[in-house]
Amino acid sequence: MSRAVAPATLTLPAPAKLNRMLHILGRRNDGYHELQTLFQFLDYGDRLGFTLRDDERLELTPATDGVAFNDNLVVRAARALQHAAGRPLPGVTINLDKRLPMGGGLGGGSSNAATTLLALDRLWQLELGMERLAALGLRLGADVPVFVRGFAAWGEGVGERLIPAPLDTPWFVVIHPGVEVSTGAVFGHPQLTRDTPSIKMSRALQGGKNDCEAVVRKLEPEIGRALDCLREFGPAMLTGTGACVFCPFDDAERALEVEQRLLYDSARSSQSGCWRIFRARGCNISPLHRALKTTAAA
Ligand SMILES: C[C@](O)(CO)[C@H](O)COP(=O)(O)OP(=O)(O)OC[C@H]1O[C@@H](n2ccc(N)nc2=O)[C@H](O)[C@@H]1O
Ligand SMILES: Nc1ncnc2c1ncn2[C@@H]1O[C@H](COP(=O)(O)OP(=O)(O)OP(=O)(O)O)[C@@H](O)[C@H]1O
Repeated sequence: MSRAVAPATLTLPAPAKLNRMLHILGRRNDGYHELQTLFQFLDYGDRLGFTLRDDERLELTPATDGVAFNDNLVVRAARALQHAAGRPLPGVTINLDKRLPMGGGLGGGSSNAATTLLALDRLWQLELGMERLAALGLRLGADVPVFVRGFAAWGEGVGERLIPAPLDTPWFVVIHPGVEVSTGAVFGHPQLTRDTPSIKMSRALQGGKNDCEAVVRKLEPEIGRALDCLREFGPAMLTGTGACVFCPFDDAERALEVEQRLLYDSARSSQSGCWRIFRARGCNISPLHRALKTTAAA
């Protein structure tokens, strides 16, 4: 059987995610926490370009601020695939165009890893399949599998047990309040709510909360200020363990109006003086998967 000719170059999105709610049910023996969450993608994120090389080298340009080459989730994802393939593969130059703030709760690093897994699986013609790619991704981070699978999901376990979730797809105004919170510090905090009873997805779809909010407000009061400010306009929430907060709007015009108001007012509302505000649409199919469907050989 003849194989389709694989492209030598691919450029693909690495979208952000939001946690539309996040409950913490308990702590497992390995220290990780059992969660219930609703994941949704945004049509906003980073972009990655992949070009096969004539040698076996792995290159990443530009360097990611504050992340060593060997720790970069893009590099770790490429190496995990090389290892799974178990045979020599051509090198690749990867260009990472970063728009997502790091440690923002938007899953930027995890999304970069998932895009790398899917892109290189195609460029290297590995055809490992979704199950294998999601399992490789889970070893890189709890949020990687949802980006690999590419559908908005009800997530359980540490976020690796995923079933499709029929979420509404509003416009969101997102604020990054210019501060960072460490995921580990939130999950390790003695006052974290970690005993929320398990619920069904159907109930979560009616609206929910983020159990990390109280601890995140303590660790970084600026995030609380951003939340209070957005709550003047609607049911704003924290995504993941922060630092970003978001508010849904049914129509694009209202989202634009709120974004403009916040841009105008943020100098007054913010103490850090460096809020970053953007607007994006929620989507139930990842922009990565839409792009993979339509991307042909370069
Ligand atoms: C909170 C979420 O943003 C929800 O989408 C994610 O579950 C976090 O996923 P992530 O950033 O990929 O997190 P990881 O890199 O896997 O974990 C960072 C650290 O957070 C803690 N952690 C993370 C996820 C989880 N379910 N329980 C935990 O206790 C662990 O101490 C871990 O060492
Ligand atoms: N390519 C990458 N992009 C961003 N962060 C990376 C990358 N590679 C490694 N990291 C590390 O991963 C950490 C978490 O980054 P990420 O942007 O995924 O955080 P996040 O948005 O809070 O994610 P989550 O919602 O999954 O907690 C960063 O602080 C950084 O040290």
